[in-house]
Amino acid sequence: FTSLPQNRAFTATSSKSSLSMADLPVRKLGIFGGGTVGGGIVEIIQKKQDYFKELTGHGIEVAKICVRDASKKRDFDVPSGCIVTENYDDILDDDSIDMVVEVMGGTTDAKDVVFKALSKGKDVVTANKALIAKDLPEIEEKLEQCPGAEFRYEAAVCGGIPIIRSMQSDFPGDDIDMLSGIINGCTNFMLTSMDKGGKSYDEALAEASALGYAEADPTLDVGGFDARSKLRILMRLAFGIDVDEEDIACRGITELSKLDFDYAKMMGGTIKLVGVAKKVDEESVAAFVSPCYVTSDDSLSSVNGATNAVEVISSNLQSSTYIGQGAGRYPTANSCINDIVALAKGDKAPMPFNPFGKGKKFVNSYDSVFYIRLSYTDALGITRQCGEICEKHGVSIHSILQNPVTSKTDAAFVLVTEKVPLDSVKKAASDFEELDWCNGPVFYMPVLREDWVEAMSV
Ligand SMILES: NC(=O)C1=CN([C@@H]2O[C@H](COP(=O)(O)OP(=O)(O)OC[C@H]3O[C@@H](n4cnc5c(N)ncnc54)[C@H](OP(=O)(O)O)[C@@H]3O)[C@@H](O)[C@H]2O)C=CC1
Ligand SMILES: N[C@@H](CC=O)C(=O)O
Repeated sequence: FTSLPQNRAFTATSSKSSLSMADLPVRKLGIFGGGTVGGGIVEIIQKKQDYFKELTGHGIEVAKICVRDASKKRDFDVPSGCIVTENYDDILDDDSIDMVVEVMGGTTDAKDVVFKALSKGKDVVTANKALIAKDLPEIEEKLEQCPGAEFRYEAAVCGGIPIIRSMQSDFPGDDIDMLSGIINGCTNFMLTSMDKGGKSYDEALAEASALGYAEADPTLDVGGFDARSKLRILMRLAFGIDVDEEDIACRGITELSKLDFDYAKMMGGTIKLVGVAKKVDEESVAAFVSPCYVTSDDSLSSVNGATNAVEVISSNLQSSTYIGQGAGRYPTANSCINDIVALAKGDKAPMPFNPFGKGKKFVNSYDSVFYIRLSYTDALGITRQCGEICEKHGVSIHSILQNPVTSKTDAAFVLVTEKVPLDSVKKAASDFEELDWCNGPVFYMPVLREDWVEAMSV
């Protein structure tokens, strides 16, 4: 019990459960949000309260919970004495509450809550990646103005995986070259259900929402924006670079069709929504979020359901992969609890955001092998025209895949390119779309590992 504060009465008996710890100081929490994550936090605190006292030397008490509708029935037990309110100031103006946990989401009211709490010297724990990604420099500035208040956000990236802590503390002597991985649980769950469970897009999304994986606005998940927010945060931690997240090329899973899974299978792999950030040289970093073709022997291909995985390539450690549950009540609440317990123990966070490496340039283009799917109405000369357009834009074709045509008005084929610039593929896609036989938008995505084409060429 060395972590117990000095001069505090403490009676230990032979049984841990009968320890009398009434005299311990109490960290009083005000939680904003009583939904998927908020409910999990309350449940874990209730279940582990005695252990947390031993661990931290403090009682941890959920004093108030602020929600949108206080009359709504909750799917967790509200602790006795805890006040459920709809009024932010009931928490923010309560001087006895010294820790605020923001798990309500959004970037407007949540920002007010976080900033006011910090101004009042309260520690803040949040899971809100959208807020951090959008306002990171402002949050950093605020933290400098409020040196007494701590800010922790382990749950904001990859739910239950302790990636923030690791990025904050495990790489000071190392140089990160690349980060890549599956950083959205909802879409990975959906892609797995569609690929392996034969579910439709709508069925998969409904199930992901029911399991608490989706954001309140699931467009953030399926559009790739949630992954982009997380990537933006990881980029700051890995490279010290601040990028406006809207500058990061972002494609979600909405344009994927069953055909793409069929062609991916034909190529021996599958499709995952991946975020990648990569040092181009010492001064610049490139990044994107996109569905990617991954081969079946790629470790990401077997990361299924709401599991997330992030691979960090660095000079000293070479390749380190972090894998675990990326969404859902208990994995996410677990990360919030880790932050709450660390604060109750009095641990000071390492630099919340990596302030070094600022000044690096963000470049919104990258080279890759690409998968390009064209839907078409059958006509003569299609392959020749495709070849001409690719040649015009310097897009070298590695292979062409096509299942036998069963409908002349609704056919499709896939081009796999050699390693080419994204911009060249964009230009070629836009030229294809001008042609009479081309049905609708052309879909393209990177092939994750660039050596795939060379391996296939042997
Ligand atoms: N779910 C997950 O797997 C993960 C979520 N996160 C993040 O955690 C946060 C919370 O997510 P989650 O628990 O899933 O969301 P939910 O939608 O399940 O819960 C949100 C809670 O916040 C309350 N709330 C929402 N808006 C307001 C408001 N303006 N004022 C007061 N209360 C409000 C809601 O009240 P009421 O119940 O009355 O409607 C609800 O209790 C988000 O930032 C999300 O991005 C991070 C990692 C994983
Ligand atoms: N909607 C998010 C929740 C966790 O961040 C996801 O699915 O990853």
